[in-house]
Amino acid sequence: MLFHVRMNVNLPAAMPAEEATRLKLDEKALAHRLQEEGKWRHLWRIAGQYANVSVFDVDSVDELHALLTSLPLLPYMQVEVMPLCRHPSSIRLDDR
Ligand SMILES: O=C(O)C[C@H]1C=CC(=O)O1
Repeated sequence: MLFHVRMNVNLPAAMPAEEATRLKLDEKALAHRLQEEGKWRHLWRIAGQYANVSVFDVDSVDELHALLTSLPLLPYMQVEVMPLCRHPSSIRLDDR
């Protein structure tokens, strides 16, 4: 199952720099692992914003929820999820 996910990140201005750095490094390590596993299929920066557009490829809504709630930056992100299904005009046969 594919899901489009937008994440807007808002770190508090008062957060100590070391804490912000640690959270970002932890988030990056998990994002790398999930991409290597094929779960986090696309990860794009939205130009000019501390936000991303992602596509997750998971087996269930419960799995997506588990992945998103495991993200270290989640307490500082607004997350929007859109379920995706195949477009009848798509020529990409490998998408589902
Ligand atoms: O920077 C972001 O967009 C937030 C988050 C998503 C992946 C990652 O490494 O950090």
